[in-house]
Amino acid sequence: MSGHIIDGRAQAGLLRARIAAQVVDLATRGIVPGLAVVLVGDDPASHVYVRNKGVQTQEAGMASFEHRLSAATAQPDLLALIGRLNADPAIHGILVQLPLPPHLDAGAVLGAIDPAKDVDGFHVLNVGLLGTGQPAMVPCTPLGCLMLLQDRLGDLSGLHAVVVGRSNIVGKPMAQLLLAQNCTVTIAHSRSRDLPALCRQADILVAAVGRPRMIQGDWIKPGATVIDVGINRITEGDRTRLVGDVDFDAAARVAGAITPVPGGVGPMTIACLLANTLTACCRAHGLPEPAPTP
Ligand SMILES: NC(=O)C1=CN([C@@H]2O[C@H](COP(=O)(O)OP(=O)(O)OC[C@H]3O[C@@H](n4cnc5c(N)ncnc54)[C@H](OP(=O)(O)O)[C@@H]3O)[C@@H](O)[C@H]2O)C=CC1
Ligand SMILES: Nc1nc(=O)c2c([nH]1)NC[C@@H]1CN(c3ccc(C(=O)N[C@@H](CCC(=O)O)C(=O)O)cc3)C=[N+]21
Repeated sequence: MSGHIIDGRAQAGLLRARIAAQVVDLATRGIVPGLAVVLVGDDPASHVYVRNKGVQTQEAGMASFEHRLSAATAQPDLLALIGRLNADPAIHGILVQLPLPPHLDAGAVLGAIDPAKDVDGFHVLNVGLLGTGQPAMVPCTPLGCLMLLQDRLGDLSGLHAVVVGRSNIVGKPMAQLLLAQNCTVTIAHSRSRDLPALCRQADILVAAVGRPRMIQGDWIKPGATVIDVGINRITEGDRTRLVGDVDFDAAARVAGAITPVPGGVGPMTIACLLANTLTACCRAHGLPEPAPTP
């Protein structure tokens, strides 16, 4: 017996199709949602992600604006660009690809984005709104994970969720979303003691660590739902491949359901970015917001 493999690619495709239909509807009013993506530096993986985001934005009928800046870009120049994007009515969403080169102050850069256009949900205003249960821009990766969980499990109330990782972009907002869904939430990190025992308590296990296949099959409670956020590029022989933070083959034999890497959380992240851009566009034009889940 093996657990169900959650098809993130298919779920993301459904969500994108729904978004595209709503974009067609907006076009009848002469409105085109616009997403600006800012990439500083020349990390090859980041260039691939940014290109994928641009392609999928256009496939959804939205306008995509890419700003590729040199690794040597000075902080004031980046802030000036963000100021122009904030003021541009054709742009409803702004994403600054992370990580930024070390000479730039990521907190100051994210804080300069108009919170209403902050489709990543990284601005402290949105972080605070999420933490206090108010309508916010919700970070795309945790939002995508929540959609996969709700699609699989329905009501999450009372389930014990263990989130491994406490970053501002994945672990912490994931924990907030699960708490808002009435889960009992444990956040584990590099100083946690006896991580295997903590993981074995989880009805829902979210791995967002960045360590290839760290989470073993015997750390999984039988029947648990496992969401693997990790994207790790490893070399096997003479080729490279992507693996998650979970030892997929072993975990799939124990879990009730599990997301693969690739084809799990990653595609949902981009679909949720489009969903947030559509939401921001509707808010900017005083239109009713689209329903949040597929
Ligand atoms: N699928 C997608 O769309 C996305 C995937 N990712 C992927 O998700 C993973 C996590 O990303 P991100 O949150 O940005 O990573 P960070 O490096 O910012 O955070 C990693 C977290 O894991 C914890 N950690 C590290 N080692 C261990 C360990 N041995 N035991 C327990 N906890 C540990 C760290 O703990 P501490 O705080 O104590 O240091 C930290 O909280 C990466 O593989 C990344 O590529 C990220 C974003 C989107
Ligand atoms: N401001 C900001 N916002 C982000 O959301 C953000 C970021 N910076 N920096 C980098 C991380 C990473 N991230 C991914 C998005 C999609 C896939 C994705 O589509 N993955 C595919 C495979 C892609 C491949 O083959 O390389 C999959 O898992 O199936 C992965 C990772 C967003 N991030």
